[in-house]
This record gives sequence, structure tokens and C-alpha cells, in this order.
Amino acid sequence: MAMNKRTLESRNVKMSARGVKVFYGENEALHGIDIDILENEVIAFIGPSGCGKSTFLRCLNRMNDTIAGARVEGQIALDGNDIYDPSLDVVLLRAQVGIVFQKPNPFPKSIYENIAYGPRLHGLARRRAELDDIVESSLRRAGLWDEVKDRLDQPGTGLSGGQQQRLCIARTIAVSPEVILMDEPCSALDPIATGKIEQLIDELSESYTIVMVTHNMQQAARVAHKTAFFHLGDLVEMGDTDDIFTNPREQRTHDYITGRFG
Ligand SMILES: Nc1ncnc2c1ncn2[C@@H]1O[C@H](COP(=O)(O)OP(=O)(O)OP(=O)(O)O)[C@@H](O)[C@H]1O
Repeated sequence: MAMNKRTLESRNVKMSARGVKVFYGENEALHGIDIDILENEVIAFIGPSGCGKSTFLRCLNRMNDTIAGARVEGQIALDGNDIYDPSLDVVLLRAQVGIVFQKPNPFPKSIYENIAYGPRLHGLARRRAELDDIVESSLRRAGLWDEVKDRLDQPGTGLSGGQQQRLCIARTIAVSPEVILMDEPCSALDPIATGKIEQLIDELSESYTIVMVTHNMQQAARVAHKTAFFHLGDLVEMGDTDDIFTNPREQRTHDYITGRFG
């Protein structure tokens, strides 16, 4: 079982959802999701294709706002504050709740500029030296500094796939997030690069709350403290990862983890 899991009982709720429904036009893709995500928790969303994992993940930083025809109902809070409040600054929200996608998507800029862009946008550095510090510390936290420190002016797109994904994680870290969302962050990577990202997720959970979608049940078992099983737009069951995989309460969860349906 996974690396270095810590007891989570006494932690604060970082994000909560109540009665969250998502519609794409007439189609109701999520039927009322309730969940509490605790501080510094790594939680994995698993479930068959099309069950709504990515849709729900995107609700957590209002990425569904960018999809024409998508509509969200219900409540989602970050530290108790409604993230769908009309007066909320969505750009700031997406810094607080960053997202890393399936396919690494560095900007077509230098490694340095990939990291410096967000802190500049959010006014996090007043001087070049401060920006340099943020770039270095973000790359260090993402486990990439030693590999790129001598070529910060080279294009981010010239890195390997695994390095590009760590660059995208560093870019997310650079704007001081509270929560990092990851939508199948390893599905485009080879096993060695995947192992590095999984190790990194474990380290990052010391500082951030991490919510990841994964198709890979072994990956959920390796890295997640909690696992939530989605099916046909419902959150069927959530619990400690060990319990979900060894002793699920619901028949549908049991059937999925034993491979009875995909
Ligand atoms: N942009 C969109 N427009 C219309 N319908 C969508 C859109 N995105 C998702 N859906 C629909 O919403 C439902 C849930 O999809 P979603 O991608 O969230 O599932 P998922 O569990 O993440 O699947 P996968 O594991 O294949 O990525 C599906 O029926 C899907 O067809």
C-alpha cells in the first residue's frame, strides 16, 4: 500500500460540495454530489468512463464556466466561502485551486517564463530577485530544478513529457495554491515519469490539498488517502482508500474494483 499515509481525522474541511448538479444543455451529467475534502488530503476520483469525474473536478475551480452550455447547481465552498458567489474573482480562484491536465501543456515560452507568468499576473513579486526566488522554489518543489537550472531560457516544450508535467505542476505551485486538481496527470507518461509524479504528489500533500482523477486503480491505491467512486453521475461511495479497495460498502463499488464492469 501507499507511501507514508498520515492520519487525517483531525483536519479541517478545505472544500465542500452540497447537492452539486451539472447540466450540459438538457443532459444532467451529475445528479447531486455531496463531499467534504479535507486539508492536505490526497483524494482520488475513480469510476468508469463518462461517470462524471472530470466534470466534478472542473466544478472545483469553475472550469465548467468556460464550457458553452454547461450549468452548475448546488454549493461549493473553499474554506467555507462560496466559490460560485457572483462577486468572486475567478482568476484568483483558479490560482487558489490550480489544475494540471492529462496532457502536459506548457506555454510556448521559456522554462523560466512558464513559471514566472502567473506570479507576475498576480503581482506576487515586486523585484526580479523575488521572481527568481519563486521560479527556483517552485521548480524545486516540483522536483525539476536540478534537471533544468542550467537551461531556464530554453523552451518548456523541449522537455520530456514527464518533465513537462512537472513544469506544469511547478507553474501551478508558483501562484501559491491551496488546492491542486489533477485530471489524469500520468496518463500520457511512461512508468518512470509516472513514478516521479506519484512521489511528488505524496510530497506535495504536506503543503497542499490534492484532488486527482485517475483511471488507474493501482495509482489511486498507491497515492490517495481517500478514494471516491463515481458511477453514472453519482458519487456512490467515498472512504479511506484501503477500505474502498478491500471492504467497500456498496455493491456497485465492489463490482467496479473487482473488474466486473469497466
Ligand atoms: N463539454 C461537454 N459537453 C457535453 N457533454 C459533456 C461534456 N463533457 C462531458 N460531457 C458528458 O458528461 C458526462 C460525464 O463526462 P466526464 O468527462 O465528466 O466523465 P469522466 O468520468 O471524467 O469520463 P472519462 O474518464 O472518460 O474522462 C458524459 O456523459 C459526457 O458525455
